Amino acid sequence: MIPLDEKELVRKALSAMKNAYVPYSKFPVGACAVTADGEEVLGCNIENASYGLTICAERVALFKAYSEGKKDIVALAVAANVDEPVSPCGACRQVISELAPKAIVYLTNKDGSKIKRMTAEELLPYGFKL
Ligand SMILES: O=c1ccn([C@H]2C[C@H](O)[C@@H](CO)O2)c(=O)[nH]1
Ligand SMILES: [Zn+2]
Repeated sequence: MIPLDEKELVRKALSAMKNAYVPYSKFPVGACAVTADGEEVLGCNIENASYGLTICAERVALFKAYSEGKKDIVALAVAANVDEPVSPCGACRQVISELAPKAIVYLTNKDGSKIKRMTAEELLPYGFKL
């Protein structure tokens, strides 16, 4: 496995925020998923006038990765324009627990100065499984 520079990783999540489509919330979020081979897949949140169709940055990154056959996700960084590290929503926690169960999740704030590191299990203890 390629060693991970977590500062670099959170910078990628921060850079992914620039493509966020957030005309309603004006709250851009960026994410970067990393595979065991060191491949990186970026995601950002994409909103819709029919609000419930909005998709979070974390899920865009993980769905993009899976759709390209990149399923061995070892890390996922998430960034937003907030003072304290962003906290993924419940829907994303459920998706992370299934699609990136081994990942270390790096949550960061607006300038990457604070990083919270969590496992998928810590983010969603006793998550729903079939
Ligand atoms: O972890 C999170 C939390 C929220 N959002 C998005 C959804 C919506 O576009 C905006 C405000 O909720 O932020 C994410 O992308 N990821
Ligand atoms: Zn979410």
